[in-house]
Amino acid sequence: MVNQDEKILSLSNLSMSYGGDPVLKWIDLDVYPGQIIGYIGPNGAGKSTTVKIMLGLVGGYNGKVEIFGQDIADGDPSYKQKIGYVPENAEIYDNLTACEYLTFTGEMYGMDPETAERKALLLLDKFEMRGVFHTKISSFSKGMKQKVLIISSLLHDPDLLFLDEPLSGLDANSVMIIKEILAQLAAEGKTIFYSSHIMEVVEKISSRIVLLADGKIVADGTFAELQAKNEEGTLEEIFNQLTGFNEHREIAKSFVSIVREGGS
Ligand SMILES: Nc1ncnc2c1ncn2[C@@H]1O[C@H](COP(=O)(O)OP(=O)(O)OP(=O)(O)O)[C@@H](O)[C@H]1O
Repeated sequence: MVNQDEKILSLSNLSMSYGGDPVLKWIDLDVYPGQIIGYIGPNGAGKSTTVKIMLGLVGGYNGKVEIFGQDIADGDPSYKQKIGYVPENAEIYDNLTACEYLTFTGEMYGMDPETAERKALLLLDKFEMRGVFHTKISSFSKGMKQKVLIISSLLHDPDLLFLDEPLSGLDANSVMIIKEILAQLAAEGKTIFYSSHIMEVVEKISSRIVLLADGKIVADGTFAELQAKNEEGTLEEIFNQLTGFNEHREIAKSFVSIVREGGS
């Protein structure tokens, strides 16, 4: 039984700098079971950096990061066994077949190879990819590779899922399936940290939206709460308002005029 009051992840006073340039500034964030956090912000705001710190991929931060109640700085990596991750720019071993890759990643998460292979085939079948189980990933389309990545993040039934632009390259039908899978996983108490620039999707799937701008959390709440506070309609409009951006027409106009320079 999932304890709804137990913090799945907790960031306290988290700060991070690269070469003296502050990227994250005193972030505080507590996340609870079953939440789908839409983690959004402008390019360079520090979203991927936050996720990579939580995954133990980036060190040198200040503050405290606790996952499943464990301080990740204590050197025990066992918390990673209960995490799934779809990176924005994944390095996939595309010389392997889907079967080899998924069995390998399953084993990395502590699964026995027979179970990993059996589940991988069943999950690929749901995406109508059974026929390419023994085909090298290098021949897959972008969307097919993305489906393999999504399956590899879920194969070991993680409690906490980090997704960075997970729908990239997926067709409309697959997007509907993934959105439904995420909703059902959250209903079962899984926690999802969802980072994306596609505001329509974030607006629909998130139970809580956290907006990062210039290394700080500038909004945190349900979509309805953000709407009520900001007197704006869509999440895209709220995003533009909170990040102080209203120049898209002027920028587009001058961009087009440069493109058209010397044209017919
Ligand atoms: N390894 C690194 N070395 C130096 N600077 C870095 C490094 N990684 C990220 N940065 C810088 O940190 C800032 C935040 O980057 P980050 O990738 O976390 O942003 P983001 O919010 O995920 O952006 P995007 O939406 O474009 O993916 C950027 O200014 C980036 O240039």
